[in-house]
Amino acid sequence: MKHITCIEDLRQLHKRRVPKAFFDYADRGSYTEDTLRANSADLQQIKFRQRILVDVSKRSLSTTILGEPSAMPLILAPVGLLGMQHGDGEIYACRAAQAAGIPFTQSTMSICSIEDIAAAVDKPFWFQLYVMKDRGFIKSLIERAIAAKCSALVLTVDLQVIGQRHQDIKNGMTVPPEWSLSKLIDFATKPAWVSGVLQGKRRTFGNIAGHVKGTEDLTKLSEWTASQFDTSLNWKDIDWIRSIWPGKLILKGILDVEDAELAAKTGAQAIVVSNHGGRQLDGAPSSIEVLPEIADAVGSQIEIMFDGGIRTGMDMMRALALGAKSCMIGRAYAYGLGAGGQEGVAKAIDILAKELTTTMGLCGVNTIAEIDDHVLAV
Ligand SMILES: Cc1cc2nc3c(=O)[nH]c(=O)nc-3n(C[C@H](O)[C@H](O)[C@H](O)COP(=O)(O)O)c2cc1C
Ligand SMILES: CC(C)CC(=O)C(=O)O
Repeated sequence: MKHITCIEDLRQLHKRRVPKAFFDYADRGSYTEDTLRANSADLQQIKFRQRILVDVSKRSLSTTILGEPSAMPLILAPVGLLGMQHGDGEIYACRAAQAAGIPFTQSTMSICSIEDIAAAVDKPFWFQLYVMKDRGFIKSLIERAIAAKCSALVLTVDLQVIGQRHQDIKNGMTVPPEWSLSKLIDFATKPAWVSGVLQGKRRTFGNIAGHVKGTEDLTKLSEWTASQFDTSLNWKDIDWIRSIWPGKLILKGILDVEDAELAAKTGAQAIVVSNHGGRQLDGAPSSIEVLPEIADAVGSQIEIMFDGGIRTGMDMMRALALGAKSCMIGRAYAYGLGAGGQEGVAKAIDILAKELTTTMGLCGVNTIAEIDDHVLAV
């Protein structure tokens, strides 16, 4: 990892080490990918105000997230199928986050189960929930997250219907996978990845397989999962979830001021301004475009988290300046995982931390609390 200097280096290494279908699954977005591209492009257009001759010798990234101390304003976002980027990927990503002193969020659609991760780490992690039609299963999943001592529930609210990712279809990214000669050759040329995945605890959705009748079988698991995303999910369901989950609740996937205002009334502790990394509503604004108006409207009532397009510490600074209290990253750490397992995730976190602290220094800022739109050039 010595010559890796930026997230793009991790992305290139991920691309070389992991079969194309899984790299593309992480890397790509929905439909025309306009929103995917806008996320990063809009962040990069925001310019900083350089300040000089300010004593920046005491810079610190430490902050609080939902009232808990955190080494920096960064959270590993829920990313489905991490265990296919690297065997036991969820465990390695969680360990890297905990070693760096920041939260890790496990996706409902993980390869490792909640219990697998809880047994492998010694601090609490966050759990992300997709509400499925089978509410009995969802209730049991929440109860399993409580039993595993998960310290926050991230309820994803932007995936009642799934935005099509063309590349996944072209790559035969289905369960069971579609096999072709080129795919077999691709797998055969990635022996380290194959052996890592074979050594991993599981190769299917660990939270679902075996916990729902009949889903031990791969095809049935895939059919069941695909049929379960609940298009009827609505605001009233938040009350039901709150009646089962006693802890901190975060609503992830908000892009509209009116929705943010409704979210603030639910009693949730935080929202994530997010378009799911450009994987859902193609044509939606970039996350950074809507962040300022949402922060203005509800920032005093509810904690605001941000994701979408963050590839540098400079991007983190931009989001913090425009009203986010913390940032989530998805691809930036998934690339690290594919590139080098736990060490790769640690590298991704370290790259962002160093870039953020340098940017703070050059903008004349010592603490995260000081970052606001004064650090931006107008
Ligand atoms: C491969 C991949 C899988 C994802 N799976 C989930 C998921 O299971 N649940 C969820 O709430 N969000 C999921 N997301 C969205 C991320 O949590 C996050 O919102 C997004 O990645 C942020 O954009 P970024 O990748 O540009 O940082 C996924 C994102 C990626 C890239
Ligand atoms: C299995 C998917 C629904 C997980 C997801 O949220 C994503 O790929 O963006």
